[in-house]
Amino acid sequence: MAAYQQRDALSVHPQLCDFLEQQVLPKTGLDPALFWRGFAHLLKDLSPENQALLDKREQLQQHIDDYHRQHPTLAASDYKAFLESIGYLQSEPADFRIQTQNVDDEIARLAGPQLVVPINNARYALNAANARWGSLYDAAYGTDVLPETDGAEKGSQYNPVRGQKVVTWAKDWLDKIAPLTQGQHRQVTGYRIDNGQLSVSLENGDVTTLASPGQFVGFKGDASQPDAVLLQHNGLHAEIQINASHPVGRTDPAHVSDILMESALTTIMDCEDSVAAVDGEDKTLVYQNWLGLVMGDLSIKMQKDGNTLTRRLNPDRDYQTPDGKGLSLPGRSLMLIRNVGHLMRNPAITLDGEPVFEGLMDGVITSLIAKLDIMNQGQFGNSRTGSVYIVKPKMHGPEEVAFTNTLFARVEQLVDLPANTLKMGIMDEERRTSLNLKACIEAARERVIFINTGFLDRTGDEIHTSMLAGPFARKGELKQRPWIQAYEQANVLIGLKSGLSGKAQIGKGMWPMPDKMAEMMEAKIGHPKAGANTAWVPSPTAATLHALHYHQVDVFEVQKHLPDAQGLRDTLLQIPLLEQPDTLSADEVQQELDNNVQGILGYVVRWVHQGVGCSKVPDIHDVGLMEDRATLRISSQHIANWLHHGIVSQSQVEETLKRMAALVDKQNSGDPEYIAMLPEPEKSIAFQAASELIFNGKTQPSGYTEPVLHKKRLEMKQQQD
Ligand SMILES: CC(=O)SCCNC(=O)CCNC(=O)[C@H](O)C(C)(C)COP(=O)(O)OP(=O)(O)OC[C@H]1O[C@@H](n2cnc3c(N)ncnc32)[C@H](O)[C@@H]1OP(=O)(O)O
Ligand SMILES: O=CC(=O)O
Ligand SMILES: [Mg+2]
Repeated sequence: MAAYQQRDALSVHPQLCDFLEQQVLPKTGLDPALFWRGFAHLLKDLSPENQALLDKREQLQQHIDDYHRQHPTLAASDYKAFLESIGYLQSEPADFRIQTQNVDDEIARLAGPQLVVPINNARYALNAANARWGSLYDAAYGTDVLPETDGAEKGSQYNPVRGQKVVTWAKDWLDKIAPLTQGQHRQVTGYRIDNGQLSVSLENGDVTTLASPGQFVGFKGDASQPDAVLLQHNGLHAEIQINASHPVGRTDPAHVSDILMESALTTIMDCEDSVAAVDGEDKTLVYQNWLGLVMGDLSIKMQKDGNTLTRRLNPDRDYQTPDGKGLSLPGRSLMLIRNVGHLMRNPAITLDGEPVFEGLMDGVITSLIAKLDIMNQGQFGNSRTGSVYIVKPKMHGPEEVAFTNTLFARVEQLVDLPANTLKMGIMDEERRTSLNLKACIEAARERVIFINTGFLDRTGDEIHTSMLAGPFARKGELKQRPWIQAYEQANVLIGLKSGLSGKAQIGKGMWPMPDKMAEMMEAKIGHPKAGANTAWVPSPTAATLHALHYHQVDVFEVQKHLPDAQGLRDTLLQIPLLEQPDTLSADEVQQELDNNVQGILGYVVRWVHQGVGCSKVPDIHDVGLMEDRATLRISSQHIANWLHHGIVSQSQVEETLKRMAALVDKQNSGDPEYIAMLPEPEKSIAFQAASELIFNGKTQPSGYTEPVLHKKRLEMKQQQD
């Protein structure tokens, strides 16, 4: 490898240095020498504060651990007073309303799915950006929303029986989204435009129109024989595609070939929980993909179904309006970028021989690249209002939000962007943030564009913070306890009280079972019903299906009728401990352990050996679960907690690790890149990483998994060199 490059006080990984100097800086109009000097100053100025915030996390944790040691039985009021006394629980600020300006409609005024994607996977990232529009027919055909009964199996070839069920199901959705004055969409034999109105012929010969004619907002092709009819409902679009020569359209009475749903309004390009990026080489790929997305020239050659194709960003979609004008709708999801949190350092750049804080580096470099969007240099453009949307994860309390606010202001000066161009998405995913959410929002009142319940990290932090309070309930049960309902509810209500409606997103967390779409359709309607105008989905297909929920529920109407947050803070403080540890049977304990260990090994082995930051890992019931750093935090902290309280023993965990390693090796045997952990687990870096995450779980900062993952991945990369 070429040597690190000295730039001002910084040593920069050669790949990263070349990338910035050759591909980014020349486009920005910034003087490279001034940029490096400013970057070095920013790091010098902000690193001590960053470190002090991390030290404070540890001090508070120490106080909390001591308290639990001294108070084996908790008295709610004493516990609360203690948390106040150490400044963990702060007094709530007076009422205020956020002042964020220049926010795109997708975030401020619309309600719809938010897709998340690991940014270092270009194939997926492009797919995600294009997931603004998704085929309802494909979403139904390829998932379990329609059962594979009565001859409707998916099979390996197109099954016309299933195909017919899909068409009927999808057209029934059209009846909910845009009902007709008479009859149903499945009875339609033709759609045409007559005098600016949608004219709909039915199989009985009658001609009807939409019950709300204003829902017809555009079309493509000839008015008398349109190729596409564009409908709008609750701010979201749906396009009926008509094509008599398409295999599906050919046999359809109205020649409908598909229904295209406006799906992922926004997408988070993730540099964090779903990504493995441990050094300059990995970080360069992350930033390179972000540049390609911003400039609109990212492309990837890929194999799919035996064909080679090139995936690029989709253009906008053009229509004629009913009154003969042109209408252009965004062809791509509005992109946000999730930086990493305040914890990690990364050797991509060093200052005084020390790797710099990765969150500071992400803040600078992702904003520098996004400046190109603000300069309208990209082929397509992302924000139409001149904003850059950065999601900041894993912040603990208002001081850390204020620190991010300071960072963003410094970055704006450094890369020469107007004040408050950099907007902030606040992940409400740490206990100190949930408990002080109002003050957190206030600390970023001119920048905040979302608060989101990252319930996965939040669950990990719940366990770590109260590690010594007692053994926690089983993982599945944690979601049923009052604390989490209070957390979800308080997030929405505090967001509304702070004036987020119409200005920012109130978001809900990830659906972590990517193949369980029928269950998602049942469960995730709860999100808009709770007043959230977005919620996370793991895939484009899930985005298309979840979009249906925002047609069923008018979120902004729901938001008008929600109560004030009263008493939720006290409920948030109810730690979800096992109610009667002695009543757990040995089998139940082992089952819980097997499940956690399998998830840990299945995820960690791909992370450490192959650098894959997000995986679908089967649980012990063979349900594929989305696993990322946050789910790993839960599983590893859960076992660490049970070990500490003697629910499981060290030897039991060791035996389980070896048994589950055999299973995980077997599950991955079809992957030619896979490196097995057995027969010599003591020599397997991934196996060691998993063991360390568990056995040293109590001492990991806030229970985070990144320190061990990064260390072990770096070790693996060195071994492979
Ligand atoms: C706690 C948190 O922070 S949650 C946020 C972080 N988590 C995420 O971002 C999860 C994102 N999701 C993913 O990474 C993936 O869906 C996984 C790892 C869960 C499953 O991936 P796979 O096992 O490869 O999925 P599967 O084989 O079912 O589907 C692959 C196809 O779906 C697409 N796909 C899957 N997920 C996504 C996504 N998030 N965005 C775009 N496309 C996606 C792929 O592009 C691929 O299609 P292609 O062949 O046309 O390229
Ligand atoms: O980042 C999301 C989470 O749930 O954690
Ligand atoms: Mg998280």
